[in-house]
Amino acid sequence: MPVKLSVNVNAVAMLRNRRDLPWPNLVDLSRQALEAGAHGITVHPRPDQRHIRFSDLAPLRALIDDEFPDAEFNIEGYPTDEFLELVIKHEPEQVTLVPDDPSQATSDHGWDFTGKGNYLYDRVWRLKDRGFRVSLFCDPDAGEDMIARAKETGADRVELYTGPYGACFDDNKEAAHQVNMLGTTADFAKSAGLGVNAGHDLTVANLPALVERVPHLAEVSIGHGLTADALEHGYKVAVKRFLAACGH
Ligand SMILES: CC(=O)[C@@H](O)[C@H](O)COP(=O)(O)O
Ligand SMILES: NCC(=O)COP(=O)(O)O
Repeated sequence: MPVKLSVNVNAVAMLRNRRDLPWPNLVDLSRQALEAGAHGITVHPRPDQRHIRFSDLAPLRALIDDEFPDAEFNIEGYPTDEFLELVIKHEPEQVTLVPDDPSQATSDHGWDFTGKGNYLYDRVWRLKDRGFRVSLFCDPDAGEDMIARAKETGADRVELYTGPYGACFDDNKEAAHQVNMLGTTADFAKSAGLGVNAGHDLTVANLPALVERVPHLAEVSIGHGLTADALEHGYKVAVKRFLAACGH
């Protein structure tokens, strides 16, 4: 089955937040993404609400429930008690736990599944008990042992951090090395019984090689590159271009 595309609307929210005005409109653009064939919407609300505001979650949940019942809502973030409360209130199909410090500009590493194993076990089960699928952000070079620890938390999937792969857009040799590393980690995850998602700085140009190397990839979540593409081509066309790059 081709990899699913969840459109991350954080970058749209960031643009909106430059003014005290309601545009670009998050719900309207999310609707366009889903109409164009995206399989879900991703948000990553951070404690300072610099991109997604907590008040954005209810209208996005309602959009999916009312107009796109087959689509999925994916909420990403660091699992503080406040974050878990927010998630439980908006009942996403998937929660992606990310080890972000609030001061980080963006996500730049995966979990230490060894050092944080007990912490994650507690968080994962608090979410799974509510019926949400749980995915854990994972370094691209996590070894077999680290993946085994990820599995022990009870999580359903890992999301491979593809930032370093995205960063070698002008270096084919390094890109080939990175995609192989991601592939090896994805293979460990598959063998351990974990589903595999991927995200961060994925583009129309770098998706095909990743999808070819990881044929069991379940979902990619994409925001920054897709939003940039949409400025050139329009939102719906951009979503279709990314779907095509995923093999649809
Ligand atoms: C979890 C993750 O990979 C990030 O890519 C993040 O969700 C992107 O959000 P920002 O663009 O707001 O940093
Ligand atoms: N989980 C990764 C994500 O949602 C999007 O990251 P990016 O495409 O904005 O880098």
